[in-house]
Amino acid sequence: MKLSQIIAPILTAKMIGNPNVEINGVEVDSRKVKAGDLFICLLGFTVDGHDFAQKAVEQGAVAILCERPLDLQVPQVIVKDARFAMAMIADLFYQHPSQKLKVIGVTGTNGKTTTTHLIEKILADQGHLSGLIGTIKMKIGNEIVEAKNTTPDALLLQQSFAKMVKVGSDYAIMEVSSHALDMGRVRGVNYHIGVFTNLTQDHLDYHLTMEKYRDAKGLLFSQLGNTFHSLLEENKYAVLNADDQASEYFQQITAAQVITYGIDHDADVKALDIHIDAQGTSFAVETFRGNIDIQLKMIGKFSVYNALAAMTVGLIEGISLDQIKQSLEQISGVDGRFEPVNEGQDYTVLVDYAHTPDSLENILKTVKEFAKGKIYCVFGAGGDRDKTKRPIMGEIAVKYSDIAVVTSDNPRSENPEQIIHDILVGIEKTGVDTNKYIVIIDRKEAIEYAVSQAKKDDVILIAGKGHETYQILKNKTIHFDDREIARDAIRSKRS
Ligand SMILES: CC(=O)N[C@H]1[C@@H](OP(=O)(O)OP(=O)(O)OC[C@H]2O[C@@H](n3ccc(=O)[nH]c3=O)[C@H](O)[C@@H]2O)O[C@H](CO)[C@@H](O)[C@@H]1O[C@H](C)C(=O)N[C@@H](C)C(=O)N[C@H](CCC(=O)O)C(=O)O
Ligand SMILES: Nc1ncnc2c1ncn2[C@@H]1O[C@H](COP(=O)(O)OP(=O)(O)OP(=O)(O)O)[C@@H](O)[C@H]1O
Ligand SMILES: N[C@H](CCC[C@H](N)C(=O)O)C(=O)O
Ligand SMILES: [Mg+2]
Repeated sequence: MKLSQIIAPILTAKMIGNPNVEINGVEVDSRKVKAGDLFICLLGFTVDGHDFAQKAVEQGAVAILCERPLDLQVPQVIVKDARFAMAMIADLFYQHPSQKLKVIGVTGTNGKTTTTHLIEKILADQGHLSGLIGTIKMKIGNEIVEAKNTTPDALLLQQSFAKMVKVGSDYAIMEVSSHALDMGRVRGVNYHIGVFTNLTQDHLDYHLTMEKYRDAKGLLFSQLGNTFHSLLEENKYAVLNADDQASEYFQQITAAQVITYGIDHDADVKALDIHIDAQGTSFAVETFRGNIDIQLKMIGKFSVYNALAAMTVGLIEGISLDQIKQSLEQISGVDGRFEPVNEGQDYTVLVDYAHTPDSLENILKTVKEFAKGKIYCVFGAGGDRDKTKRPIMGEIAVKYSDIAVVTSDNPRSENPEQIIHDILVGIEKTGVDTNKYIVIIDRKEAIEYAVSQAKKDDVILIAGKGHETYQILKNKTIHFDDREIARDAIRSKRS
């Protein structure tokens, strides 16, 4: 493709040099540039991509897209907003792949990964091939690709959509993070359905206020079917949680057809008679396509919300309630979410990805509903992330567990002691007895401690890292898997 064709939609772009140069690929990381690429310079959070333009040219880049003129010998395109330009170029270069797929975007503070997996299962059971994009992995056909971000940058995203089209996928089911929405990673994506799970505190380091956080999530709905033209060509739907206040705002800003799900408020898909025990969760559901009873293997009221959201998507896609029920009832859970580590011991060990106040509270309340013995909660908080959630999580941990084992999560560039100190502020504020909590900085030792203490019928909840198989420390990332460590600890306690 010629450079002039790639940049044609950007009306205000300024061209320096030959616009007819042939472009073989588009790249945003100088380390990955190949001969014939167009290199896009992005002003990052840690470094400035413009500083790598020279290196990109040495690697074979034949043109540069940037926000200021650079002293280079290859053609340059100067734009006002390189991130915006990148989203537009990626969509064009990969030939508008999201228009060839039914894209289902799921946003919300908690439950995105779980809900996307439930939707994938419902669609797969009806013979559909879905690409999956999210925290745990990216899946294209049968290929699994490691994911650095929950929602990748526009270039990788559009490239992945194009691969999904190529392998014959008819759906793409993706988590849409608030960061991605705010940074324009998903700009121009042609969504068929937008799903909202919930909005509670997280990421205030980035968004600063809950209102701005909500507004970022709102971009999914304001960008969904915002013209009558697209409504006529293909129906667009916003699936909203009737029990979450933010849904009213999302309803106002979308032109898509709104379909609600909920438990406590009136909704188009509404659950009643919920019963939770250690084996699972049962409920009745009333929908615009009839009523049915469901027995989930997943536990907790929050699991009902995730199931309702996925069910609503299934109904929109014309799948029968009976078929949706069969799919949902087969799922025992998602990797690292409420995942039991079972070595035949007489106490329960659960690994979960709760890393926000709301998810920690939900998961502990759920555990409390069936725990016969003491509850241990092993948890920490991530470094270089929202600091204000730390004391709140501390407060919640001691409120709903018998022993809180405060430890490290991914400290990243921060001092682990400082993060723990922030958590302790919340714990101490509650005035709980000092024998209700213990600090063990090393996460492995913290897990081993909880296992060593557990007696018959006790429950150990290891929260925060779920499926993660690494721990990000100041200068290195090490292999770390809560499940492996718990398993070893259980075995060595027995021997
Ligand atoms: C704060 C943030 O979101 N940062 C993202 C951003 O990195 P950045 O802008 O800081 O990049 P940078 O390292 O400063 O580099 C700037 C530019 O120079 C280029 N460069 C850099 C070095 C070099 O040698 N050559 C080169 O060309 C880079 O490719 C980049 O284009 O762009 C990168 C590429 O897309 C992302 O991987 C990175 O996510 C980091 C890893 C991150 O941790 N992000 C979190 C906050 C995030 O986005 N989380 C959400 C999920 C949140 C949730 O809901 O739970 C997510 O969607 O993942
Ligand atoms: N609907 C929900 N409401 C509240 N908490 C939930 C819900 N679903 C899951 N959780 C809790 O949140 C944790 C994370 O769930 P999940 O990975 O599905 O969320 P996510 O939105 O993808 O998170 P992330 O933002 O890290 O990608 C789970 O381990 C569970 O403790
Ligand atoms: N997507 C989330 C994951 C947090 C997981 C937790 N283990 C942590 O490191 O804080 C984030 O980047 O904020
Ligand atoms: Mg996720």
